Amino acid sequence: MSHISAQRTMVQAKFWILRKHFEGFPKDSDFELKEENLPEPQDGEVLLEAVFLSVDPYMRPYSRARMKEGDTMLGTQVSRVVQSRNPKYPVGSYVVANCGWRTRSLSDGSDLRLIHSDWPKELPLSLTLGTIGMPGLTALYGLEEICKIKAGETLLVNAAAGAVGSVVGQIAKIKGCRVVGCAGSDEKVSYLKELGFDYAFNYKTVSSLKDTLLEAAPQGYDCYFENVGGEFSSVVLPQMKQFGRIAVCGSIATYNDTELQTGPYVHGHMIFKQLRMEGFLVFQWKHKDHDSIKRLLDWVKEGKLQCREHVTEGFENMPAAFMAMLKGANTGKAIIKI
Ligand SMILES: NC(=O)C1=CN([C@@H]2O[C@H](COP(=O)(O)OP(=O)(O)OC[C@H]3O[C@@H](n4cnc5c(N)ncnc54)[C@H](OP(=O)(O)O)[C@@H]3O)[C@@H](O)[C@H]2O)C=CC1
Ligand SMILES: CCCCC/C=C\CC(=O)/C=C/C=C/C=C/[C@@H](O)CCCC(=O)O
Repeated sequence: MSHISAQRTMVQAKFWILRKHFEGFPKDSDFELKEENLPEPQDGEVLLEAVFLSVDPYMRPYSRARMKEGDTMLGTQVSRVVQSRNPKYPVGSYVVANCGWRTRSLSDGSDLRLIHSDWPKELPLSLTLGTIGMPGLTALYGLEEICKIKAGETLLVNAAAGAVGSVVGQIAKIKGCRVVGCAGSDEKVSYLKELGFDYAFNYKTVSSLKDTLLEAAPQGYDCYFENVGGEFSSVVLPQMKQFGRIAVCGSIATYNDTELQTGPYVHGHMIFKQLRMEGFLVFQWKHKDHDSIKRLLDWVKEGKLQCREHVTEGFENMPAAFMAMLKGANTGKAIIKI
C-alpha cells in the first residue's frame, strides 16, 4: 500500500486527557483536548464513533485511583460501529463502549456491550448509560442485594433526583415501600414528587435535617441508600430502625475533599440498633446484568420507571458537563450528545 493511500484511510479522533490530577474541585485547566489519527481496523477490530457519552461521579475518585496525568479520561459511551472486521459487531450496530472521553476509538471488541437490534425505537440509546445501564443496575442491586428491601418498609435515599437515586426511589415504590428522598433544589424536589416519592425535601434549605428526617418517617427508616456520605450520614444513622440496612453506594460529598472529613463515630448506633452497613460496587453482580437490564427495560416500557436526562450538546463541553454534574446541575442522568 502506498504512503498516500494509507494516509487516506486514517480518521481523526478527539479525546480529553487528564492533564493534571484534580486537587479539590476539578477545573478547566486539569483537562486538555487532544487529536490523533486512527488507522483502519485490523482483523477482530472495529472503529467506533461516539453518539452519547456519560459523565459520572466515579470519574472523580477513579481519576486518582486508576489514572496518571496524560491518560485519556475514563468513561463509557454509546457508539456506532462505522467500520468492522469483527462479525460480532457489524457496521451500523450500536454498542456501550468503555473507551473513555473520545469521539472515535478502535476496539478489539473485548470492552463492548452490544445494544440489541430490537432496542425499542421510541427509547433513546442514551438510556443504556443511565436508567437501563450502569446507574440503573446500581440502584437495583443496592436495593435487592444489600438492603434486601421488602414491601411496607421505609427507605431513605439521597442525591435522589440523580441517575442512581431517581431509580432507587422508583423501584422501591414498585416494590410497595414508603420512600423518602432529598435533593439539592426545589425543582428537583418537585421532580421527586412527580415520580411518586412519599416525602421529598431540599436538603440545602431545610432548617434542621434531623427534624425533617423525623417528620418524614417518625418511626424511623428500615433502609438507607447512601449516595452522599459525609455529615448527612451522621444525622441519618440515629434514625434507623432496629435491624436497619444501609447500602453504601457513594460518597459524593467527599470526592473533592483535600482533607479527610471526620464525624461523630457511628458504632453505638450500629450496635444498639443492630444495623447492617455494606459498601458495594455494581460489578459484583455482573453475572445478573443480562436479566437485570431486561427487568429495567420492561419497567420503562410499562411506564413504571420514568427516565429523565440532562443533556449537554458537544464533545468540547465534556469537562464543563462533568463539573456541572458534580455541582448538582443535573436532574436525572448527565449525558453528552455528539
Ligand atoms: N457503588 C457503585 O457501584 C456506584 C456508585 N455510584 C455512586 O452513586 C452516587 C450517585 O451517582 P449518580 O446517580 O451517577 O450521580 P447523580 O446523577 O446523582 O449526580 C450527582 C449528584 O450528586 C449530588 N451532590 C453533589 N455534591 C453533593 C454534596 N456535596 N452533597 C450532597 N449531594 C451532592 C448532586 O445532586 P443534588 O442537587 O441533589 O445535591 C448531583 O446532581 C455517587 O456517589 C456515585 O459515586 C454510582 C454508580 C455506581
Ligand atoms: C471516597 C472514595 C470512594 C470510592 C468509590 C467511588 C465511587 C463509587 C462509584 O461511583 C463507582 C462506580 C463505578 C462505575 C464504573 C463504571 C465503568 O467502569 C464501566 C461501566 C460499564 C457499563 O456501563 O456497562
